[in-house]
Amino acid sequence: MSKPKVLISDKMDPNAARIFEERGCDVDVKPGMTPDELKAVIGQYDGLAIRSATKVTKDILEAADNLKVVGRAGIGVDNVDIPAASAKGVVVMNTPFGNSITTAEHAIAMMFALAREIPAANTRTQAGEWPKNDFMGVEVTGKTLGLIGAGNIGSIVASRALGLRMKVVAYDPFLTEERAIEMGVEKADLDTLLAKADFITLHTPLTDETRNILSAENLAKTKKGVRIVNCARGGLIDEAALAEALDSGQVAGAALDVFQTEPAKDSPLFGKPNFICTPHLGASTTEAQVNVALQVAEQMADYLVNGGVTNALNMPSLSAEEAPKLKPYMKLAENLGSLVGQLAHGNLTKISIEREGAAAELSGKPIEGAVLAGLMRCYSDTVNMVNAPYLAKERGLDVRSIRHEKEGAYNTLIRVTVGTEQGDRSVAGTLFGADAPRLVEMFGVGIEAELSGDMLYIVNEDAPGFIGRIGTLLGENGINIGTFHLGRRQAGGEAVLLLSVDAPIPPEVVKAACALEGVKVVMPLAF
Ligand SMILES: NC(=O)C1=CN([C@@H]2O[C@H](COP(=O)(O)OP(=O)(O)OC[C@H]3O[C@@H](n4cnc5c(N)ncnc54)[C@H](O)[C@@H]3O)[C@@H](O)[C@H]2O)C=CC1
Ligand SMILES: O=C(O)CCC(=O)C(=O)O
Repeated sequence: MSKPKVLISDKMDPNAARIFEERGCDVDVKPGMTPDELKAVIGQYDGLAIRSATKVTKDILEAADNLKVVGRAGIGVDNVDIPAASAKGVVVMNTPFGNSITTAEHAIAMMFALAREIPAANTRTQAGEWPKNDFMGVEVTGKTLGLIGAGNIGSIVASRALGLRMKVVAYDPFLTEERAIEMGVEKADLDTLLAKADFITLHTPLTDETRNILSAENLAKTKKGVRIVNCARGGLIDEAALAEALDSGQVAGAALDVFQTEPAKDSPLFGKPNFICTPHLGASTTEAQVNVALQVAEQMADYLVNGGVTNALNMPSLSAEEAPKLKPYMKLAENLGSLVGQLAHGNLTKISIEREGAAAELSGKPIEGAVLAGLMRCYSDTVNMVNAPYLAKERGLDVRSIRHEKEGAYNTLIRVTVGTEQGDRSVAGTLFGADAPRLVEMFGVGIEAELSGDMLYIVNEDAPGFIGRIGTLLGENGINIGTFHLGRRQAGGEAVLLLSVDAPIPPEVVKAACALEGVKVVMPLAF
């Protein structure tokens, strides 16, 4: 099997390339490509490792025919079109903790730089001015820090601020009272925070709710003379309104690491005496860059080589230990999904996936993804576990996963039931030994079969002579039968026949089989 091929398209610590190679991937390092250059080569790669410079747009993804995973060495994934990646079946991962301490430290550094006007004092001192009388700073001890966003980075900033003897007031709709107590901060609504804070730091992602969270209106609600730090995302602050608030003295100082448009070549804030900035350096320390490079390469290689999924934003996690255990179940689940998809003719409204016995001990989401991938592949050949749940949702399919703790007749079982216009249809399968997937039930009829290759499904009246007739028909048409599986509800009732054959069955043979005496349904299947 050829090695997975990975492209590192942003400046990244060399440990990333080393890890990819050690884990069995071929790697190319080409930072600084234009979007057109990236588009021209992306089709060759299974993995794309990025920081913030590469924009993984829909256009790039459309050309990424072999791409399986995009890994962001960092936290924010606003440079990746996640819905487009999901629709294409590409896993998107980030490294949610590798640069948090570093970024929190940058926010604290910015706060001190603002409090003591260090950048301006430095520039003028080095210019030979010795402007000792022009600078009068403020202490942070005893002051109130208003924290907007109390997640990973926000909570590290809070702990550092508490160490500096500041009071911390936090606004985060997802912050519980218990967590606030644990962090040692006061939970507040936004207006209270704005009214109380001497310093404000922002640590939220950019979403519809957080865009311009510091708008002109909210800046007007701040305590006069507040100092503001943003090391999270550009767009959280209305930059023009901030410039006006700095001019009026409502805001005494502002420090931005991130801008609405990056690279920021121009801004209404540039040149203001009480404004300082850095070019998105929040994560730029040796330690953080080694952390995120190692982590992203480990995660991506684990996915490409072993199927392990960690820190994916569009797929449930799956440990490298669980991945091999799940592997035979994934095949079984995919086959059962494919079987119901082929038999149901697309009139599906709902699907339930039940796990029983040993299967109930495993993660449900990957099994659900595999069933849906099998099912949706009947409609599109670019479906995989990542995009199948999205496609199912798009088609309005109601998907349920049910876990039964009790073992039934089998010590492990997956049952897939679909709702069709003709009523519910159910198929079930188990594993023989540790890893051999087998169908064990079809529409309430017990039947044991391996679902593989070309098959023929027949429902007929259970009567003597039928097996001979179908065997003769196939034989006369040069079709060799590999395996032969029979099941029936009761003697003389309806019987089910599943044959595996060595070649696809031509439509005229299907037609001839339909015409055989006692035949109710004939359907070729492929797995
Ligand atoms: N400047 C830089 O180089 C870096 C910037 N970042 C950015 O820092 C930000 C924070 O990162 P993490 O702490 O790791 O993220 P996180 O996901 O751990 O925390 C974000 C917090 O924001 C909260 N939040 C969401 N909507 C909110 C709203 N409407 N109002 C108030 N709070 C809200 C969430 O509940 C969550 O607690 C992200 O935007 C990330 O991209 C991260 C690393 C480096
Ligand atoms: O990679 C970088 O330098 C930016 C880091 C960042 O913004 C993030 O991790 O969200």
